[in-house]
Amino acid sequence: MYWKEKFCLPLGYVLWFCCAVTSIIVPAQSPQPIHSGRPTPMSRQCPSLVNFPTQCRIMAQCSVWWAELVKSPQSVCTNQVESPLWRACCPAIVGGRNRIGVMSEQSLDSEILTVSSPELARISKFGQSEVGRVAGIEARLLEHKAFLMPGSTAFAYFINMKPSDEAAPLGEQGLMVTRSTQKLKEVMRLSNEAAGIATQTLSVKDTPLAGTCIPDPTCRTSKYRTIDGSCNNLKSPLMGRSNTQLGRYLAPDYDDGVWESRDKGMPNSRTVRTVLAPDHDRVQRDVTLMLMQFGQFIDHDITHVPVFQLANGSGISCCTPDNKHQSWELRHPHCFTLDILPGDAFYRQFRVECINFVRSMVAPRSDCTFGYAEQLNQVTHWHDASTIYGSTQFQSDILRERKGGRMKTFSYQNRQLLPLDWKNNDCIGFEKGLRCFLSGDSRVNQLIGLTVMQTVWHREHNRVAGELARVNPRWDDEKLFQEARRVVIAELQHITYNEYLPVLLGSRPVMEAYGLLPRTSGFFTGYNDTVNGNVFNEFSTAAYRYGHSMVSHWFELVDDNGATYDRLHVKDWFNNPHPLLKADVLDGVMRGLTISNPEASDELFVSDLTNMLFKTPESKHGGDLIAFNIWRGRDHGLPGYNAYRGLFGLRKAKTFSELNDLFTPETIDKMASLYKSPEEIDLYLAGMSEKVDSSSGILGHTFLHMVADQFARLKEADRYFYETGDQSGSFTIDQLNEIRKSSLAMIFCLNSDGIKNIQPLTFRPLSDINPRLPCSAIPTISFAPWREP
Ligand code: HEM
Repeated sequence: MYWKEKFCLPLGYVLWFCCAVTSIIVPAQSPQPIHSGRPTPMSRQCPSLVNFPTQCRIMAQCSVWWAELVKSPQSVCTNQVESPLWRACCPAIVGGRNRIGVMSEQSLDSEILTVSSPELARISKFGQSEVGRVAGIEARLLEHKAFLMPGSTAFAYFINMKPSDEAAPLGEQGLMVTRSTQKLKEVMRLSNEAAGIATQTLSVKDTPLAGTCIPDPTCRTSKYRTIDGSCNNLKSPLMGRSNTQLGRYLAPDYDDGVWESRDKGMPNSRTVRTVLAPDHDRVQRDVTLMLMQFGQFIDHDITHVPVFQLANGSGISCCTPDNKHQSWELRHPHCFTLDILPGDAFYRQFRVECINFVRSMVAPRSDCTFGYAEQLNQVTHWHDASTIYGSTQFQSDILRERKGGRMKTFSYQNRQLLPLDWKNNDCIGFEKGLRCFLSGDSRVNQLIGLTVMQTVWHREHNRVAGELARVNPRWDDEKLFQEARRVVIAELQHITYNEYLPVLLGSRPVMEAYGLLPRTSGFFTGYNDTVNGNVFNEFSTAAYRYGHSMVSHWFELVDDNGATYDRLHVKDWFNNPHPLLKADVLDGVMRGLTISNPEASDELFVSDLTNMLFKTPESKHGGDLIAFNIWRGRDHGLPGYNAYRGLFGLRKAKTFSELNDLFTPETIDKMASLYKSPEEIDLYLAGMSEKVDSSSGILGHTFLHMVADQFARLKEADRYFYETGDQSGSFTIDQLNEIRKSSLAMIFCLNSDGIKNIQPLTFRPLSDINPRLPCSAIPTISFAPWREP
């Protein structure tokens, strides 16, 4: 643990600012002198901004100063006579390691358990036999055709949760260790805490379960990341690798301490959802729908926890086709159905009693010990564009064209779309001869906005490969592919840290405190191989699902004049990306994302997600994503919201009324009507219901800090982070300065079918300082610094 972590954590949030080491916003060089002859855009005297001297920079490099620029429109310094690029006066940001103590994981001091080897072997065999027992049950289910059928909502949900071929066997291995730990608890009569924590002092290595331990790969220093994320941290080569466990801030609170879901005596999760988060709309005017869409694209880059499936790859069916509970003989042990109570105002009309829900896969523990269950992340934890490239070598190989460093495409009416997925029949429209698209992430077809993002970034790879081939005609396919991938990951990271996070986390103060601000020049020197770069369970199962609240009822299709000419209703288009075959839809959706506003990030959600999730043409209703989020939190054993108040420096509430620092009286009353004590409150909806301080973005206190901390980890622990200097994968300073010119507006201009106008900051709505401009006003990257002699 860092000294900063040690020091800051107990002192908590109240004192967290004490730990910021340096200020990194430094006076810029004075404005450049006026050149004799032609004036340059930089020649204009820049006014200072909040007392910092400034310089005329391309707009994207001023994005973290948005709040100040809005109040100071005279800061725009574009001189269109000289250059069409849209610019503003803003300060420089240089400096590096200045984050406050990134939250450490809970230290788990525990008693040492001693169990004889033969006893441990016997218990381990029990774990193995449990997997055999499940296989027996599954054989019976298959015989009775008790599995999910295409066309149903449950099936449409399952294909978004399906384990990859590589992940599926690991779930079984994780299960053997988990079941053995439960047996240990029973045999040794351990308390819940000892069962989950003290058992971690026992290694699996010398037992029949030794085969579940994940061996460390052999690493060599390389300029390029591995596809599966291994060997990023040379001391812990498995850190961030696909198919490894999520991290955690706090030890889980499973009902048995090991894996039983945190559910005993808890209120029904659909009821919690309908009471705390009624269907209602509230639009957020100061950001664009892009904030939602980019957020989901990033989420899919860093986390995907699959659910258990049947041995033959079919989905587990926990409810009957008419939405009643499956009979006990046909009930799979990994079912965790969402029960619908008789009074449910929406589902009652369809007589729904049961909604399919299956438990998340558990991972073999990375430390190769017994202990509580951890969930499996089947994609790389790193922010490395695995959505484009895949998270295993096998996935990557399928996607590559093996010519010119390019990725495969499907050429349709002279437009390059994602390749078709010939092995996947699961998209709506398949029966009409339409295919799903294939990409590095299996959720690519979920909704059209996401498929658009995937397509645009896929095209960006091929565009970059082409540019690199132009400056280096002698490079072979492998070199072009790896180098293009490296550039695209850097562009994506730059856009995340430079444009997206400042909007999400509210411009500078939080960004600065967590060391998230991108520099305007020089390298980042804060790489730290002692920081855990894995995605944390609380982040993926709760905090980062904030985005569900921003989803609108529809994706607007917008023409080049900014007028909406059509809408695709979310509830009608799950798993159906085929509108993209129509010529104008890609651009129409892209423009819509940059122009329309999302729903506000709060405790309100659109009915497309709360009643209609994964509705298919054959069904009249869908699932409830928000109830699923709560349920998933209990499946993963996430402790209640109150436990995280302690972690994030707030006073733990002993009574409901003590929650009045962050909740409205109305929300507190609702919570008191649902839960027996503050300890029970589920993390997800509490986090979404916290009051938001608009100066710190759109998230409440708890989620703000969880999200900031996660992105600090993803930066600081990533040896290949694009700004990091002095590492085998580092860019040259000239290359890095080119990457710094990239923006999401640039990606859209260069990879659309024909977008001609866009605002420079696409997460921000149109305004005087962020007007709709021709693409020629958006800077692009020069590949000259990549030219090799
Ligand atoms: C556009 C509409 C969206 C749909 C239909 C959707 C759907 C889903 C579904 C079905 C799950 C799995 C639920 C479960 O645990 O059973 C999920 C998980 C998740 N979603 Fe969304 N989502 C959407 C948008 C977003 C956005 C905008 C964000 C973030 C900004 C987001 C973040 C997440 C995260 C972090 C997870 C957990 C992923 C994992 O670890 O497996 N989602 N979403």
